[in-house]
This record gives sequence, C-alpha cells and structure tokens, in this order.
Amino acid sequence: MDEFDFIQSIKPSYYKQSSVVKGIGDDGAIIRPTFGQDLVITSDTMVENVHFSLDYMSFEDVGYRVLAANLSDVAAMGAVPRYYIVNINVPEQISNEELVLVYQGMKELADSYRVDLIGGDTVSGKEFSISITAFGSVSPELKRNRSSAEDGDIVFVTGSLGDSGYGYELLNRNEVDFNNYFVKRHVRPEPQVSFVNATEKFDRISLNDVSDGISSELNEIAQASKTNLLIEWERLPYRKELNELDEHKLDECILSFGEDFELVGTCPEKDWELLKDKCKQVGITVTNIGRVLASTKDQPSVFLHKDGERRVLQSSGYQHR
Ligand SMILES: Nc1ncnc2c1ncn2[C@@H]1O[C@H](COP(=O)(O)OP(=O)(O)OP(=O)(O)O)[C@@H](O)[C@H]1O
Ligand SMILES: Cc1ncc(C[n+]2csc(CCOP(=O)(O)O)c2C)c(N)n1
Ligand SMILES: [Mg+2]
Ligand SMILES: [Mg+2]
Ligand SMILES: [Mg+2]
Repeated sequence: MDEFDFIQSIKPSYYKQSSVVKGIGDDGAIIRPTFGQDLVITSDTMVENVHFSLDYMSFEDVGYRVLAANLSDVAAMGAVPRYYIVNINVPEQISNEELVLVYQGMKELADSYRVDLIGGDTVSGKEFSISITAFGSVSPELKRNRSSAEDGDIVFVTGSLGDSGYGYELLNRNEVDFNNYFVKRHVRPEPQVSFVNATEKFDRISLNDVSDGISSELNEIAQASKTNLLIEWERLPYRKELNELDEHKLDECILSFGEDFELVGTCPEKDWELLKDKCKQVGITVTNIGRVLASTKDQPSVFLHKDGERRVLQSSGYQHR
C-alpha cells in the first residue's frame, strides 16, 4: 500500500455532518458554519512512550485514545464535536496497513458521536506521534469556561477518579489481563460528550476536563475564576480496588496522574439536584466534591480537607516541561 492507497483507505465514503462542503481530497477542507453557532477548536498530541506504548496498546487503541482526549476538550467547552483533522508522524517500521488500524480506532469513537475526519497530514520521522485538531459547535450562551465559577457553587466531578492511573499501574506490574476494567479505562477512555446535551438547559457551569489530574484542573478553575475551592477528600469518587495502593500512590492516582478524561466543574447550588438527575438520565454519575469559596485578595487556591486538616492542594499534575 503506497501513500495514495493509504489516503484512499482512510477517506470517508460520506460525511455525517451536512456542514462539510469538502472533506479529504483537496488542498483544504471546507466547512459551512451554522448560523448562530460558535466554533470550538482544540488540539492535543500524543507521542509514543510518553502518552502510550505499543507494548500494551493496539494500533486501534492508540487512535481511539488520542481522539478521545480531543473530544474530551471539546466537551469541556460545552460544545458538540463535529470534525477532526489528524497530523501524524510515523517511523518507517510502522506500515501503512498498521496506520490504517490507528484510523480505524479513531473511526470507532468518531462514529459513535457522528464526528467526521476532514483532513490531515502524514510525514515520516523517528518518533511516532499523532496530533489531532478537533472542532465542535456551541451556542454562544452555552459555552463552559473555566472562569465561570462563583462563590457558593457546588464543585462536581463526573464518573470516578484514578481509574486510568490505576490501570497504568497494573500494566506496569505486568500482572493483568487486557480486559481488566482499569486497563480499559486507561487504554480507551470515554470522553464525556453526553454531559453536553444533558446540561444544555443550565445557564452557568464552569468546566474543565481531567487530563493532568484534578489538582491541576481545579487550580485552573480557581485561577481563571479568581475564587478559592474547598474539596472534601472523603467525597472524591474512586473505586474500592484502589485501596490496595499505598497512600502516596492512591493520592497520585486520584489527584495528579490524570488521563481520566472525566469532567470537573462547578454549578450554582440551586441547579445541583437537577444537574445530577439530567446526568443520571444519560448514564453519567456526578459527585459533589466540595464548594467554591469567596474570592480573596490572595492568590486563588484550592484547599483539600483530609483527616481533619485543611491544606492547600498545589497543582501537582503531569508537566511536560
Ligand atoms: N504549543 C502551544 N502553542 C500555542 N498554544 C498552546 C500550546 N500549548 C498549549 N496551548 C494553549 O494553552 C491553553 C491550555 O492548553 P493545555 O494543553 O494546557 O490544556 P488542555 O489541552 O486542556 O490540557 P492537556 O493538554 O493536558 O489535555 C489552550 O488554550 C491551548 O490552546
Ligand atoms: C507510556 C506512558 N507513559 C506515561 C504515561 C502517563 N502520562 C503521560 S502524559 C500524562 C498526562 C497528560 O498529558 P497531556 O498534558 O499531554 O495531556 C500522563 C499521566 C502514559 N499514559 N503512557
Ligand atoms: Mg492540550
Ligand atoms: Mg483540557
Ligand atoms: Mg497536560
């Protein structure tokens, strides 16, 4: 299979989004924007042996995972994902047939949310890395900023925390089968796209997605909103299996490993019960993990209440540089 055949084999036979005027096959894609909708654009890269390893992931898993990270960012803006563009840098030892599998993994996720592949670029280089740019649409009044938290809000998180970190830990212990729940959560995380539709009736939600670990994402909300957050350790939702970890590892999985791709945010207290119900209807559990506190003149902070003590929760999430 040469480069031309490769592109033919990943080119969609039709586009699910009627706004795609031109997809793959010319110098650029053409989109006809929907009147009254804003476009959300986000980009994330994954690099072999930094974000994933072919020792325990299939080519399909790699594709699925990098698209999931991008759709998660679209959801964290309150937008519905529509299209994506893939830039890929491939070492020579990876064949075009194997590359097609990466795209099949992406397509599996893309199809479940009716998202279209509209273009990209392929180059050969030493590192295996994949960059995706994802596009979503949102009504201007429904965008979900990190800066919208207000005094008195409930702080919430979807799903459970630490599953991905624990899955990664099990993979590194080499003592686990690939159908293990935690391994699957690490290898094929699910972006919380249905949260967007479930919460479209709510005026104000601040939102962020858990890529670096909630210690980072909560600090990002506190800083952007110029508020303090108080988080109750006892309320943080995590699976009981993680209790076999020592305290340091447990803290790390829950607070700072990240890659859970859950959503963390805040909403007014009056909306909390309904928000919980609406999420439940689409199969998403949300947990109240704390409160937004009045902003102070000091640097906005996140406080963690654990074992009767209140300490500042520093942003200890994954840092590339
Ligand atoms: N190399 C870069 N060049 C330009 N803008 C960047 C670059 N890296 C990050 N940004 C911008 O900085 C902001 C925060 O990006 P960041 O990558 O930290 O968020 P994220 O994508 O939600 O997190 P993560 O990458 O951990 O999933 C975004 O507006 C992003 O577009
Ligand atoms: C092979 C391998 N080694 C380490 C990790 C852990 N890891 C890498 S990046 C990241 C945080 C998010 O990064 P980003 O900010 O780029 O979204 C984490 C927790 C992994 N997943 N695979
Ligand atoms: Mg990013
Ligand atoms: Mg994000
Ligand atoms: Mg990051």
